[in-house]
Amino acid sequence: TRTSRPQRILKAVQTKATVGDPQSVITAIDHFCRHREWAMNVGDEKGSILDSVVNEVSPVTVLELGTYCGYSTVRIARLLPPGACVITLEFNPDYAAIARQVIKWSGLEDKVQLVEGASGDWIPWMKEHFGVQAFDLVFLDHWKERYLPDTKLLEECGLIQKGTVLLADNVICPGTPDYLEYVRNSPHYNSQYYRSHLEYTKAEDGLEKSVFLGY
Ligand SMILES: Cn1ncc2cc([C@H](O)c3cccc(CNC(=O)c4cc(-c5ccc(F)cc5)cc(O)c4O)c3)ccc21
Ligand SMILES: [Mg+2]
Repeated sequence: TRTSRPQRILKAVQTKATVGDPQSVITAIDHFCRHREWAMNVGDEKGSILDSVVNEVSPVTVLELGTYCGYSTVRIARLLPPGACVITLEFNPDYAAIARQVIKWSGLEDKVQLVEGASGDWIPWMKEHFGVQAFDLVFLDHWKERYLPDTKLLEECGLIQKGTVLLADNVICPGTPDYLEYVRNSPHYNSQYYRSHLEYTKAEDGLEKSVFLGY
């Protein structure tokens, strides 16, 4: 049977990128998705904004919701200092299998903990299972209707503390209206919109950065 799009993305990485060179992995995926097949990676334009937020926060523990093929996982992990790590949740086993290989090819497996499972099931276990106190940065890129419930769950579980930064992809396209309304109107968040474009297209999209101000 036909290969899947994630399998074709992995093949592009394995044929075009250099083992142990995260930037070449990022470049190979962006080239493939711009010139061969579109795919829902955060992409190069929004990816540069993601990079700048990671550099600004210099997080020790990062949570990523929605791994897909590991593109944004690699973007984040390549900027982390020794001892810092990104925990990334992926519920689709086929996506998780591809992402593991992309992350391995980039040489960043020591900075990444890929967990197969749904955000709602795993968030309550983060403290106990991974010894996480609170996350310094959360990158939301999974089902758009899960952004708000999972943010509230992270708050309830004490995984968001003063200074924690939430960075949400796709707040315009496909859009996350209930999440945007919440973080923009809550007195507990300072929110900022970074206008950009939907990956590999001219359509408008953007990232919303929300800093938790404490209770
Ligand atoms: C609960 N839980 N826990 C972990 C977890 C992980 C997943 C998967 O990683 C997964 C699977 C399918 C879809 C997504 C969300 N992403 C999107 O839907 C998206 C769409 C578009 C777009 C835009 C325009 C179009 F025309 C079509 C698609 C552009 C984008 O950047 C996206 O991120 C995420 C799902 C639920 C999960
Ligand atoms: Mg996205």
